[in-house]
Amino acid sequence: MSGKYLVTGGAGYVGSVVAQHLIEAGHEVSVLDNLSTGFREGVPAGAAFIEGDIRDAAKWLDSSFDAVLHFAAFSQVGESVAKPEKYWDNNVGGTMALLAAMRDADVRRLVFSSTAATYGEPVSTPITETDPTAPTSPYGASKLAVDHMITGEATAHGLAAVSLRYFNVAGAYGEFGERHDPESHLIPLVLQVAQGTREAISVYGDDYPTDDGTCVRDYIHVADLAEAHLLAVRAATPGEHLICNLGNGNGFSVRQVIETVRQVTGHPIPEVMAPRRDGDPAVLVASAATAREKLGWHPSRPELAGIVADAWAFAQRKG
Ligand SMILES: O=c1ccn([C@@H]2O[C@H](COP(=O)(O)OP(=O)(O)O[C@H]3O[C@H](CO)[C@H](O)[C@H](O)[C@H]3O)[C@@H](O)[C@H]2O)c(=O)[nH]1
Repeated sequence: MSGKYLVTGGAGYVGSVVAQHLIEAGHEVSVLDNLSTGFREGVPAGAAFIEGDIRDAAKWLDSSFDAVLHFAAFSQVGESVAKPEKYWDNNVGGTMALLAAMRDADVRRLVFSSTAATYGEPVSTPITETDPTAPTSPYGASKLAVDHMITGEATAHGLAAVSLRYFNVAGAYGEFGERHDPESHLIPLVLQVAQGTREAISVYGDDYPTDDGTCVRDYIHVADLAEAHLLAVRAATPGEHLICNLGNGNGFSVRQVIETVRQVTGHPIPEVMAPRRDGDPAVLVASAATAREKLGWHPSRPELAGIVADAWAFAQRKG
């Protein structure tokens, strides 16, 4: 059955890919984005576009919407340490306003873009949703605060809600890919080296307690992530707040990622050693057993080479 959905942050990387998937599945999509970090071209053709802030969501939200998929947020870990107020204001304050607008408009279904950063330094690997949450940055803390707000909203007011905790999202889908300004994520930065717009990739630390000394992450294809959102909209149950990790359960080190980019692009990719980056845990790998069991989610693009190849095709297209 087709539905009508508000996608906040649908001009950003993940939001645009999810909006595109919703449209392809026959749903009606409105994107709400203030373009503070997103791009107008990121809004899929076929979506209605509202240029505006989530704080003003009440202006556009009415009971004709079946659900909100909420991506709009600031997401730079380092920036959040330098400017925590910016993260509390937008990520938490903005979401409070959005939840109030949903209550007033009687829109009672929500899928929220949460993050592995809510866990902080893991106590064990792979990370499960019942593990302790001790974020090491205001970014992670702001997302965790929203998760708590949503739990309260479900319990008190019957919201049907799912939070999806992303591990390292990568890859591209059609014309939608990763594009941040400034870029801070590993795969797009390594691809810039392959394209010749960056001389070398800095490896942030090679003295971690991992096989090759560099940090290990769980990379997930953005299209697999998008599929989980469509399943989550359907699985959301009134009065319940389901939290699911999204990852492939396989860890790749920074050096393995660089090597994969060498193989995919045929470029030598020079590396330079750099100090550790503050707040980087050594290993972040997900258990996605809850997503498999409760959402029926089965990622179909788990291979790192395939994820990198799609990101590379996107990077080349945009030049
Ligand atoms: O130039 C670089 C960039 C990154 N890295 C390393 O590559 C790994 C991946 O870094 P990313 O910045 O690509 O991703 P993060 O794991 O830091 O970030 C992810 O997890 C964060 C929470 O931990 C946030 O959720 C963030 O939005 C999400 O992309 C890290 O070990 C990082 O130190 C480098 O060595 N060199």
